[in-house]
Amino acid sequence: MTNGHPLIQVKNLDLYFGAFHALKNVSVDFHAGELVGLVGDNGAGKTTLIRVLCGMHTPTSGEVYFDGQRVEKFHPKLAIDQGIETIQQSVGLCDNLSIARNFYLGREPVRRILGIPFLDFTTMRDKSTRVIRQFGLRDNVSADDEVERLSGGERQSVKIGRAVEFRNRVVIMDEPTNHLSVREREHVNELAVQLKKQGLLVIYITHDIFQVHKLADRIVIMENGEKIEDASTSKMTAEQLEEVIRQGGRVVERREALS
Ligand SMILES: Nc1ncnc2c1ncn2[C@@H]1O[C@H](COP(=O)(O)OP(=O)(O)OP(=O)(O)O)[C@@H](O)[C@H]1O
Repeated sequence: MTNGHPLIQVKNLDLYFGAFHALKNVSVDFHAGELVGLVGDNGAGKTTLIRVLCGMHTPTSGEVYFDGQRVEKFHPKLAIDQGIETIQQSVGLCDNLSIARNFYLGREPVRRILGIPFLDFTTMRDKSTRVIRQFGLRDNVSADDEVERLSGGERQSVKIGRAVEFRNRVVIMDEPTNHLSVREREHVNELAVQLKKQGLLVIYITHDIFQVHKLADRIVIMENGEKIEDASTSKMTAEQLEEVIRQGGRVVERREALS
């Protein structure tokens, strides 16, 4: 599953928003081909950590490495440079554009006629049709249809298909199944596992420990800006992990004291 060398390494990360200590000495490794559940209560620091990885926040101290290379400068282009796609329920697609246009958003293929550049709609339509079928969109949905027509699960499928097609290496799924039906939730979760099997690193943020425990290789729990647990799902049950969340760092401290 993993090859030892982490794709992303976070070392002793601290981040302050003014006087507020949002990330406290967080260290965590993420490997290619791994599905990691990132869980914790509201305000635990999950999104803040992810935003550092995407270059949206600069840590106050600590280090981040991608493929062994230290990140020197945190900027919003970092996610693009490192092949990170973030899949969130409410962002990432433009409702009034077609599925094909959304698929290429910002990466549109161009062909030239007499030296003048035109968007290559044929390539956009053909390629996006192939990918959306592969990722389970209904047969009566066409790549020319506006995204507005899609259900929540289908929207997620477009984003997931896009992540695979553009050879992203990391997919961060931030509460990807919120507001989805049972069947759609299953479909999105199957896609998450499929991404991991294709060798991508999948970081899956959720409040639902029971749902993510079934999918993930490892669960990282955060509380008040600290990482309080980092355990393989083969070593800890969902119930045990839920207890860690309920009791906070106390249960981990007790276990460490006993070992
Ligand atoms: N830009 C910011 N400025 C100041 N405080 C912030 C900022 N972003 C986040 N915070 C604070 O940092 C803490 C961690 O927030 P974060 O969004 O990372 O939590 P979370 O674990 O993702 O929570 P949730 O599950 O509710 O999304 C919160 O107390 C939040 O109010």
